Amino acid sequence: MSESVKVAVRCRPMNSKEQQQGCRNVVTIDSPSKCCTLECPSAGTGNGKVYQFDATFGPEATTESVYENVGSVIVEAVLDGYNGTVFAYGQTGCGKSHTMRGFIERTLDHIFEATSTASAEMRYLALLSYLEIYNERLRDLLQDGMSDLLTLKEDPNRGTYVAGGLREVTVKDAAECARLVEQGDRRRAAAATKMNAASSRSHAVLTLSLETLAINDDSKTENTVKRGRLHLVDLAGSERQARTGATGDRLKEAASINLSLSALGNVISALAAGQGRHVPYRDSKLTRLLRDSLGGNARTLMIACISPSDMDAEETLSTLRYAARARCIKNKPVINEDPKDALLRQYQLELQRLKKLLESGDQSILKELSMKELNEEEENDGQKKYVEEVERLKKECEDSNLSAQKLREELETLKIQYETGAIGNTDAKPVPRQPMDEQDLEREERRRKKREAAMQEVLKRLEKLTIGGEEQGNTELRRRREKRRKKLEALASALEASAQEGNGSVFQVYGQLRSTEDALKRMAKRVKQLEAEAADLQASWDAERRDLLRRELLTSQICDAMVPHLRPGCPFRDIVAARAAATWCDELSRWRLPDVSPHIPLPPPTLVPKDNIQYNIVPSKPDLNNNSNSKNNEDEIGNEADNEESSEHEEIKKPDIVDTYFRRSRIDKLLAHVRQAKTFEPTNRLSRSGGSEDTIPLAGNHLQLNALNLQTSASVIGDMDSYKPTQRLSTSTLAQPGWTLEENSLNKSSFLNHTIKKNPPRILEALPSYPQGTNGAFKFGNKSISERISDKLSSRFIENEVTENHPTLVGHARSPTY
Ligand SMILES: Nc1ncnc2c1ncn2[C@@H]1O[C@H](COP(=O)(O)OP(=O)(O)OP(=O)(O)O)[C@@H](O)[C@H]1O
Repeated sequence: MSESVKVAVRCRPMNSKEQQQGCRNVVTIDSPSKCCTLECPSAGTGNGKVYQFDATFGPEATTESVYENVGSVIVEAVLDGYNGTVFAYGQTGCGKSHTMRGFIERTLDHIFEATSTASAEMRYLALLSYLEIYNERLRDLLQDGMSDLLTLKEDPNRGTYVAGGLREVTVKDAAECARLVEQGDRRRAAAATKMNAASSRSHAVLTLSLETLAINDDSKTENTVKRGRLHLVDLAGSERQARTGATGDRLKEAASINLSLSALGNVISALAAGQGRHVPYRDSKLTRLLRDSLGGNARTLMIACISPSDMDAEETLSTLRYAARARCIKNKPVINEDPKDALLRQYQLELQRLKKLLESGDQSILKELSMKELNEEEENDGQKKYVEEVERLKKECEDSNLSAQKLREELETLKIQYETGAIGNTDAKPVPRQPMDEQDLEREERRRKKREAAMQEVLKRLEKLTIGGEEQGNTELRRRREKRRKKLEALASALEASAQEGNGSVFQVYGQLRSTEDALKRMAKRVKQLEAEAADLQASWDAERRDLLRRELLTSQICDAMVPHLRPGCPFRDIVAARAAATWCDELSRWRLPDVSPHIPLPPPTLVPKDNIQYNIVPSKPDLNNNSNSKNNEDEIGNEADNEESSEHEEIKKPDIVDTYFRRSRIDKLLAHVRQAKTFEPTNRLSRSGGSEDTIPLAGNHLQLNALNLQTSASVIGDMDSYKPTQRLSTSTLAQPGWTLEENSLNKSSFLNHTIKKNPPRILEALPSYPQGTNGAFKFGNKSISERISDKLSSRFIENEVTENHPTLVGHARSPTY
């Protein structure tokens, strides 16, 4: 029949340190209702968490009362042949060792009280072992130097046991046990930490194995041996490094302690969850050792030790949670009858055999035995003779100084004779057995006495090893034992009755509900955490999205503002169309914009007289993608320069650009602009803002300009009157605001190798800076600018005479005039 692990909670009193620090009591123990209430702010409930256990003990409870209420039942079960385990669990410094020391003392008293007051037929064999698990290694606390060999083994019959020579001492009374326990405690690892002056640094397991045999005079009924095994486990406490201040070895120990405790926690959780879940017993030595005690063949009591202080509330909560979970673990305790390796069984078998022989009236058995013994005696006689012969030979050898070789030969012959049966039987011929005469009866009597002595010897050995019935005459002890037994019986019957009423299942359901509630709360907490994380992510995505939208808006606004200023002829006057035509370039990680420069078809080139100036307006294609190849441009410039040199000698008739481009309406427009240009500031003529760069080869006979960049340098135009045919345009003259002059590294000496870069001005600003007259009107020579332009326009085109003699002069000096 299965039964749950029993769980009791014991809360220690506030220690002086906690009192000094003014700690608050957050634990309330209600022993009658077996409830423990913890006020824990982190538990999430304002009124505190209530846990119910099999028993609860407050700070005022003595170890005696704890033992009597919950411990003695387990010990009584061990006396009946069950396995039992009592283990103390909890945070460091909360009273585990304090409780277990008291338990060990009382357990030993209890056991030896029971054995000593037992009837004379009851024999008990008690064996004690004491070990610790220190840093995941087993150490024998009852002897030194064997620890490296100790290992844990599992056996289907024996369960988990320690192999490798763990010392098991046969004990007879409580005092002897106490002495051994004291020895073991001295060997046990303990050290001072900030939280406990004598903190256990290992898990200690005291095991008392008790074999029981009822010696029955009735030889027909088989006596059974029962073996109960009791583990009293003082676990090391879970600890936080920050609070214990553990460093070095203490820290290493703490890590090992916490690891094994967490393995124990996992085993408890897995067993509590049930449903065939894998139970990770093998994760630590502690869980392997406690395998039978948790979910196996044992009656188990867990004493959860807690501190009342608010400083320890978190650890207390964790201890209570594990304790509540442990209540759901189901064990299957059975009485261990006739274990194969029981020592008492061997003694019992020997006794039974001897008894059988003595008391049996069956002569055939006796005869058989007599013949066997006679043969044994004869064989012994032969052996004796052989040994005597060997000794004689050795002596002879020593006396007569026989050679070693001779001696060897003699010995060999003797050996062969002995093996073939020659010795001992040489002169004794096989004599047929005579019916028993007086001599035989004497011999038989001798043998019977011998057997009796052997049986007495076995009994003596048993007496020596086993215990039981020593205090039969001690009425006081017997009365105490009787009282305890009655109390326990009453308790057991009450428990049985309550179980029958269904209370047991109610508690069970309650325990399961508690653990489910705990699991749900943990999940709710996790969900809250995840929700907070999701909200954080959402907020950051929103911020990023808003920022992107704003930037997009800015781009749109800039583009919208720029659109009216796009050059005529641009195929993308609409920003949407430009966007659609743009392509993303992975290599450059940027957009490849469409060519937005205007595509104005040029008139076909025609031959013009050599001396005619050709202003061939080449629509520039600004490289908005930043993919321009400056080398190509330079090459182009170079080529053009070369071409120009070569074209100096060519006679080419080129079309009249003005005729082509400056139609009537456009001229009128320009004139209107010019008229408005009275307020025009010469210094601001050339805008530096925006636009692409145009390259103006200075030595060519044509000028490469944007369609709208029909402009010229004011100073150059202004100086036109004073221009001398032989004069070359100096670089300083060209270095006007808004224009930049770059030196071509290929041929610095040549003016041809200079390129002028300029920013495209707006059309009004692009007008040349004309000299002003006294009345503020623009003057060009002795005419006002409007007059001059009218003149020029009336002839549609004013030829610049200076170019006739100076074909190399290009650019500003050759700028078209209006
Ligand atoms: N119920 C109690 N009544 C009085 N004193 C107690 C009680 N429980 C514990 N103490 C005292 O508290 C101190 C710490 O107890 P103990 O050493 O048993 O703690 P522990 O849980 O075994 O700690 P560790 O895990 O570090 O070994 C000891 O001085 C002990 O006497």
